[in-house]
Amino acid sequence: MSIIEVCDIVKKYPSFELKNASFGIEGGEITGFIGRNGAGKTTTIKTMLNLIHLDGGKVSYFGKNLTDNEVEIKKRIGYSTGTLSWYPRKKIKDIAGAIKPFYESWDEESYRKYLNMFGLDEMKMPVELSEGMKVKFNLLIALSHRAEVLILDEPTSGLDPFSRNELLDVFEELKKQGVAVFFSTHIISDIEKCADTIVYISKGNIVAALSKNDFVKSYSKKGESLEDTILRMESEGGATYA
Ligand SMILES: Nc1ncnc2c1ncn2[C@@H]1O[C@H](COP(=O)(O)OP(=O)(O)OP(=O)(O)O)[C@@H](O)[C@H]1O
Repeated sequence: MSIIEVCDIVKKYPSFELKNASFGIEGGEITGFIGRNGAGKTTTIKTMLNLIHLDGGKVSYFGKNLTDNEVEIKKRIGYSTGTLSWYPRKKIKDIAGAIKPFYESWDEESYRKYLNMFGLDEMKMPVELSEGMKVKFNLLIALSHRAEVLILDEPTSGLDPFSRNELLDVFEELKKQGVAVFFSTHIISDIEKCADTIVYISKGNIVAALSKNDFVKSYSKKGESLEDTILRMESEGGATYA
């Protein structure tokens, strides 16, 4: 059994439908969730966090249904959805202080380590941070409570190339500790660099959920890079591969 099971998720909007999305995510693996703008990545991630109502299907973590065990599950996972939802006019220090008591597993050493690594000033308020810094702040909170699973919506967007590399190295380190890292991106080179598994979504359809090697074996033509393959699949209609 996978650490996260996404089974037959359906979400309908007036002009978009996430169609029976199913895939599993393993511990100790980095899974890259790739798809172009509007493909349904954020919608899928929101359903995986019970942030929006589902029209069908279910999501479970650690063998437990998310809707019935949300509080317990959310203590064991870390997530960041790109947009900043923390109090914009409170100091980072005070926000972290308010969040800590929620997590018995809060790890002050990790908090300090990532605060330093990301170059964040605890005395600043979110409103004073650049977009890249806001992403780092979201990640700081997600990484500070020994999460067994990390679900990150476009964590590398807004980061400069140095910070992006640093973050991918953090993913590698967490993977070695057995953490399941699931992150969405449209930067294929990020996936090329560190993902073990690829979940590819196109027009609301999960086209593939395979190890990177199997993905390349199944879809790449001779001499193609991963980027060439995915660009070609999209130009050929993406969803028709499903
Ligand atoms: N609350 C909503 N109401 C109606 N339609 C929505 C809503 N949220 C998302 N959508 C639509 O669902 C589709 C998928 O959006 P989603 O944000 O999941 O894409 P994405 O793959 O994350 O794109 P991006 O890479 O641009 O962030 C889009 O067509 C979007 O307009």
